[in-house]
Amino acid sequence: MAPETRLRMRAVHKAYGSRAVLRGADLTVSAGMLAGVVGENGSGKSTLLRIAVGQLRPDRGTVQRVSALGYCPQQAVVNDTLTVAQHLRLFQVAYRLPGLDHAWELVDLLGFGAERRTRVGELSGGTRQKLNLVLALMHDPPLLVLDEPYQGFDWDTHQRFWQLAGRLRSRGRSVVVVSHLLHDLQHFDTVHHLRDGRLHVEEASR
Ligand SMILES: Nc1ncnc2c1ncn2[C@@H]1O[C@H](COP(=O)(O)OP(=O)(O)OP(=O)(O)O)[C@@H](O)[C@H]1O
Repeated sequence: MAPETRLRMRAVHKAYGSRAVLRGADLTVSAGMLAGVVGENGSGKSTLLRIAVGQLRPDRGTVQRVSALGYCPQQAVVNDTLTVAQHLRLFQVAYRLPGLDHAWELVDLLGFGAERRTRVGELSGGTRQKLNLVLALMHDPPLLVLDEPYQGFDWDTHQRFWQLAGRLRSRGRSVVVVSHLLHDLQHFDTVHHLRDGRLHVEEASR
């Protein structure tokens, strides 16, 4: 893998029983690149991302990636009985971070600092999703794989998410985002349409 490449998927196949979802998908993401993955419901975007991060094994094909990554799954993997602050401390230990300054900056940027002592089970859906995103970003990994990370965000937060993604890109991070919104396409360097199990690349017109 070339030094600036952060993720390289080649000829990836995946079927669930007799349903072939991925049929030779290729995706390369380099440093400082913001890549969009789009496609119809059920076309296999989440499957592709789960294979990209190593959560799911492909039936065939190869996946190479840098070891440190942040993955924001579509459904937040959080514990309803713990507070926002307790989640950050838990992930601080998991990521072996010396401090939480960066994590709290992200919380402030996404505008939910007032909820730091709230149990996650009592958060709104959008705020829960904000926490999900912070947990993926707080260790500042070189590769970010985000599956519809802004579901339920209000418009201001949605805009702040894109500012944040732009900042990550300018600092050389690689960001892969699944999006359903036509409006978001303008933010991407490359847009990858998942159709019939393969990715079709378009250079974005920014
Ligand atoms: N664990 C599973 N077992 C069987 N079928 C599955 C499984 N996960 C996904 N599928 C099927 O594979 C197909 C692709 O699902 P996937 O979630 O990857 O699509 P998607 O493009 O992310 O969809 P959406 O836009 O609705 O989020 C769908 O038909 C889905 O029903």
